[in-house]
Amino acid sequence: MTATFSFDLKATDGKARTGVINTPRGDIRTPAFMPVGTAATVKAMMPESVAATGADILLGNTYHLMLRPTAERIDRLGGLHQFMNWDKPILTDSGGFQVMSLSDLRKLTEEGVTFKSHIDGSRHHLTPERSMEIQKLLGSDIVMCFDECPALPADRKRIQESMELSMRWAQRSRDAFGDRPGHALFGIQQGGLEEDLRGRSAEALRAIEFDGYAVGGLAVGEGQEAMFKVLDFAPDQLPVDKPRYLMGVGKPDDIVGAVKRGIDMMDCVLPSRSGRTGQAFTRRGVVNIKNARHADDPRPLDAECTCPACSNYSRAYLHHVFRAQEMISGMLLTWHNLHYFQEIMAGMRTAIAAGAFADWEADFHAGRAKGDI
Ligand SMILES: CCCSCc1cc(N)cc2c(=O)[nH]c(N)nc12
Repeated sequence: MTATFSFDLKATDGKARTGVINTPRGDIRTPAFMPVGTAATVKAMMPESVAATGADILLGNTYHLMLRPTAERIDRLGGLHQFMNWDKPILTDSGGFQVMSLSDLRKLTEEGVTFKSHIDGSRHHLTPERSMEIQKLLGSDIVMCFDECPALPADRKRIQESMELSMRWAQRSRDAFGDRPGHALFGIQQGGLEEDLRGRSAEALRAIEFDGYAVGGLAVGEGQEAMFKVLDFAPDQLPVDKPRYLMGVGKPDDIVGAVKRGIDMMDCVLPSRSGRTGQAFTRRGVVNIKNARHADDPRPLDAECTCPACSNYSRAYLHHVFRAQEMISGMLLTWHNLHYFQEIMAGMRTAIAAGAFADWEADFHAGRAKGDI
């Protein structure tokens, strides 16, 4: 444990990096995958189970928690860590992205965004200053700048204007965050798929100075090939000695490709959301447990996996409880998926430290079937 926030880069292999982010609430081994706990819960998981999968940090959402139960109520109850019984680090997103993707009747101005709650239609206003206040009330260990993320495809003018607005909001976020020892503020690079715009964004963020830097504006419909093209240059535009966080990514092969290109942290709802819809990610590919072929299969999802689902239950059982819409279905498949995602991260950390990332990556891709297995 440490009273301050710092990043210790331990080893590199090509562009891939492994290290440790030190925070007062614990260390985060990188590359790190961060489960998403949107409304103060990683859906279908107890916090102890999330920790058992190997997660060092999870995510919360300013947008959802400001609407329900409100940041002020969570603050009165001791903050988000106590509220949700998670004593390790928490990163919170700043809310702007979720406003644009979830709320109704939004109005975007220089000041911020005004919107109607998707829950009860009540009107709300988010600015960089209010987002910093909410994330402070939540007790977030890693705070994200308030930004605007344009949906792709978008024309270059829209992307440039949006990026420039986000950089002005980044300065306001920095000014409002103040000096909070042991807490970190991350800037978010924008600029769509444009290398020059992303370069300008990175320069603006460097000038403001942050504890970490996110690659934003991706995983918004561009596809893996376009995302990797951006990741071939964007991480290198960011400071080498600070954590690099790719927001909203992704499938296992997205994650491996991002780490290969210099990303240290990622988050995605995929493993938990897919767990609830019957999709299990394994080292040989995806298992859609609702498929009738699993109805009599006594084998585990993945014979090499040590998670509770693979250690104690057959595909036949998992098929049955999914079809029967039993709660244990989402619990077991979510646990399996988060466990598998953490195994991928642990494997990459070890491989990078040993200078063997290329061999690990080749083994990761070998034998992965396309489609359902
Ligand atoms: C809890 C969810 C965190 S990631 C959400 C997210 C996802 C993606 N894909 C992009 C962005 C972005 O550009 N900015 C912000 N603030 N958030 C983004």
